[in-house]
Amino acid sequence: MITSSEPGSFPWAVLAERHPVLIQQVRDAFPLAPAQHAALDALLAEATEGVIGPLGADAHDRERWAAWGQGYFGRSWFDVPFLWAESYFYRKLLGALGHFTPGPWQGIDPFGPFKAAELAGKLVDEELAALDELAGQPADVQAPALLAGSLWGNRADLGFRIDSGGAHESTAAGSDSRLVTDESARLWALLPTGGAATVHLVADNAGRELIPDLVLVDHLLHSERAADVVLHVKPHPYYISDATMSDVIDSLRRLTHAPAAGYAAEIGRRLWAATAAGRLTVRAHEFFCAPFPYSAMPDALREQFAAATVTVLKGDLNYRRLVGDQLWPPTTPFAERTAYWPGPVAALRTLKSDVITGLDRDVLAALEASGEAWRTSGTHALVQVDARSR
Ligand SMILES: O=P(O)(O)OC[C@@]1(O)O[C@H](CO)[C@@H](O)[C@@H]1O
Repeated sequence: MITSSEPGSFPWAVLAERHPVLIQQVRDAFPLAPAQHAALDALLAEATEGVIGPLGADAHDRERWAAWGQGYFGRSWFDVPFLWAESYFYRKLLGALGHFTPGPWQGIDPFGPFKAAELAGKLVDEELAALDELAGQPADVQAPALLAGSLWGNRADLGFRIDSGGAHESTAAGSDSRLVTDESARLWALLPTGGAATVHLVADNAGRELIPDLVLVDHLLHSERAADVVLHVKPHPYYISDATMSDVIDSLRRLTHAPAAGYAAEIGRRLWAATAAGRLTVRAHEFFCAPFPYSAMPDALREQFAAATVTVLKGDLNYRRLVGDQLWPPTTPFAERTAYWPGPVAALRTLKSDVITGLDRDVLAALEASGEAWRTSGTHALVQVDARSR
């Protein structure tokens, strides 16, 4: 089980360095009141030097977290599972700002200004304009390009950029990026044209990741590889740039408001129509912000995934939750770790944390010999697919 107790390790740096920077960024981005600053001071002290405390007496989810955190309260944040500590940090950060409390700050996204700046930026303009090159191309040319766009879009993660200093601004496929495993042929085999598939896509980041995800969704629907798509997003702001329903709305608007003659706007209009026709549905189950691996998912969610032709999970955190946030031997078969999933499942992920499975022995040897921080730097990616039906 990965914890943050090893000074200098990746999870240690997230808790000791990334979280304090994030608190400061939120202070800088909002005109906070004294009580909110005081709550952030308390969170900063608790999460870096103190012990894990319960939620406040009036928190709507106090009981739930009391159960989820049994055995962790009173311990250092660095000594409990990394996945749990990060989730609880985001829960407490939202609480400190009044996100869940009836009043003027209820529902305010503390990461909204960062997401908005990214979405309005010229990189998105360029990425939308680049779609024009694909317009009119046959589906078999579009498919791999759009899958790569969605995959590498995962590198544009605002949390990740806190400590990479913006070094990973470009998400262009093939730049300095490498695939450590590519099982995309298995994914396409599950989605033949006219096959009336139902695809579930578990989204990760908003903005520059969600837009290429939506473009891929449009491709699946328009090329009739999928009859319908269910897009799963977070029920509340999480891990900085994780997508919520408002982010889906903003991204769809960004697409439809692209220059009218371009392909991006056409895609936006088609997606808008697909939502009205019930072919594209958005859901936001509470479990997507829970501090546990997907092996602990509730039955209601399990039933949804069981009905999918394939579920595609985006990003690093979803991968950690899919295979378990543990230091598996890297050659552990992916399908061994996903055997509990109720149907075919695929992971599209750039590597931004220590967890890895499903590597070929020779690929692993070459990566280890490279001396690069291949597990955490976001320069490498994977497409892994467990295509077995259950
Ligand atoms: O899920 P995502 O957006 O691809 O990545 C989430 C992430 O930035 O957050 C964690 C550290 O906070 C790491 O697992 C990973 O680097």
